[in-house]
Amino acid sequence: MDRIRIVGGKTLNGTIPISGAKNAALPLMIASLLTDRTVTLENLPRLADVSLLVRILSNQGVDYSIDGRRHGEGREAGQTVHMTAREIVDTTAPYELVSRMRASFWVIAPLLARSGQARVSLPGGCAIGTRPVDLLLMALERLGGEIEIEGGYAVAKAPKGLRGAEITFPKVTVGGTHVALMAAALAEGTTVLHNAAREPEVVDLAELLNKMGAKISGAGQSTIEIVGVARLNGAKHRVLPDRIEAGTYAMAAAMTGGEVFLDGARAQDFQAALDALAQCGVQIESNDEGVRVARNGGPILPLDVATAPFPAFPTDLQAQFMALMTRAKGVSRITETIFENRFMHVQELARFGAHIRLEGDSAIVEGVPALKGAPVMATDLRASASLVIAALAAEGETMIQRVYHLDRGFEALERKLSLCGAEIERISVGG
Ligand SMILES: CC(=O)N[C@H]1[C@@H](OP(=O)(O)OP(=O)(O)OC[C@H]2O[C@@H](n3ccc(=O)[nH]c3=O)[C@H](O)[C@@H]2O)O[C@H](CO)[C@@H](O)[C@@H]1O
Ligand SMILES: C=C(OP(=O)(O)O)C(=O)O
Repeated sequence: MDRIRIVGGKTLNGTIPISGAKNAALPLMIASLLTDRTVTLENLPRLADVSLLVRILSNQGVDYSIDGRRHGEGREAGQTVHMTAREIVDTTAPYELVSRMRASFWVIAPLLARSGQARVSLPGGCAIGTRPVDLLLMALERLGGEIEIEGGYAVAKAPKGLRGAEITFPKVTVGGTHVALMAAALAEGTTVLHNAAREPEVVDLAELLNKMGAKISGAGQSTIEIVGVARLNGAKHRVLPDRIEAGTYAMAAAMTGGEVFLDGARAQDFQAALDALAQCGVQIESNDEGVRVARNGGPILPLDVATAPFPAFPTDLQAQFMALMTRAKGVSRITETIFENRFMHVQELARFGAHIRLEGDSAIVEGVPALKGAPVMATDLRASASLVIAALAAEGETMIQRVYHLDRGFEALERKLSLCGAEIERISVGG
C-alpha cells in the first residue's frame, strides 16, 4: 500500500493546473447510458473513481475509448473519453463495485429511464455519515418508478415508462438532483424539481443533457423544469474544473505562505471558500484564466465557518479549512451541517499537535504556533487532503498512510505540489 512522505516548512510558489472535477465527471459519464449514441467527455481527470466507474458502465454495455495524454511543460491535458451504450446489456450494478463508490448508485436513473428496470446495489463511498438514498428513490417513485429493497439492492421497475411530476426535495441533495434530472429527461411530460441542488456539477450535467437534446431550464437555481423527450442524442462536453481541488490548493498555499496560481479554476464555483480565505488574511485575485492565492508573511486569522449547500461553504472543503485553522492566530469554530460524521480528521490533526475539540456538530480549533510532523492515517478523501495541508506546514517529516483515499479525488497531487516547491514523495510499498 502506498504512503506519502512530506517534509514540511517549504512555501508554495508556482502554477497548479486544475483538473476536471471528479464530482462532475461521474454523473456526466453515467449520462452516457441515456443514449445509444456517443457521448464524448473532454478534460476527464485520471482518478481511481473514474476508472472504477468505467468498469461499472462497461458491464452495463458502454463501449469506451480513452485518448489524450500529458503534453507540454508538465501540464495535465486531461483525457478524452468516448462512451457509447448502443444497448443496455445488464441492468444490474453489483455490490462488489457499487459499494466502493457512492456516485455509482446513480446509474439507477438512466437504467430505469431507458430499460424500464434496474437492480442496483445500495452504495458505499466515503465514511462520513449514514448517507441514505431515500430521497433519490422518492424522486424516481414520483416519476412512476416502483422500487423495492431486496437483498441489499434497490430493484426498480417502470412498466409503463416514467412520467413527469412535481418533486419537492425536503433537503437539498446533489445526488437526488442528478438522478431526477437524468430520469426526467426521458420521462413523458414535464417535471418540476423544487429545492434542487444548485451546485456547479448539477449545472454541468444539465448542460450535457441539453446538448444531448434534453429540455432542461433553471439548472443552478432551486427550481428546475424538465420537459421530457422520447430519445437523447450523442454530444461532446468538457468536464468543468474541480472547485474542490482548487479550494484545497488555495488552502495549502494559505497554510504554507507563498503565491500560487490555480490555472483554470473558476472563482465563482468556490467563492464562499475564497471569501473565507480573504477574511483569514489571504490575498485572492481572480480572472478568466484562474485564481491567484498569496500569503506573504502576514498571520493566518481565525474565522468561524459553517458548511451548507452551494453557494455556501462546501462540506468537501471543511477538513482542509480546519487544517488551515490549526495555525490561525486565535480560535475558530467550524460547523458541519451536511454530514453527521465528517470529523474523522480531528484525531489525526491532533497528532501534529493541533488543538481541536468537538462540540456537537462543531469543531473548536485553537490555533497553535507550530505543528510537528507525525505518522498519520487518511480516513476519507477530503480528510486525507487536510493531512497533506497540515504536513506541508509542519516541522519535520510526516508519513501519510492509506493514500488510496487521495487517489479517488486528487489527480497527480504529489507532482502538482512538488512543482510548487513542496518536499513530497509517494513511497510504493510492496511493489
Ligand atoms: C460524487 C459526489 O458528487 N459527491 C458529492 C455529493 O454527494 P451526495 O450526492 O451523496 O450528497 P447529497 O447532496 O445527496 O447529501 C446531502 C445530505 O442529504 C442527505 N441525503 C441525501 C440523499 C438522500 O436520499 N437522503 C438524504 O438524507 C445526506 O445524508 C446528506 O446529509 O454532494 C455532497 C454534498 O455537497 C458532497 O459532499 C459529495 O462530495
Ligand atoms: C464525499 C465525496 O465523495 P463521494 O460522494 O464519492 O463519497 C467527496 O468528493 O468529497
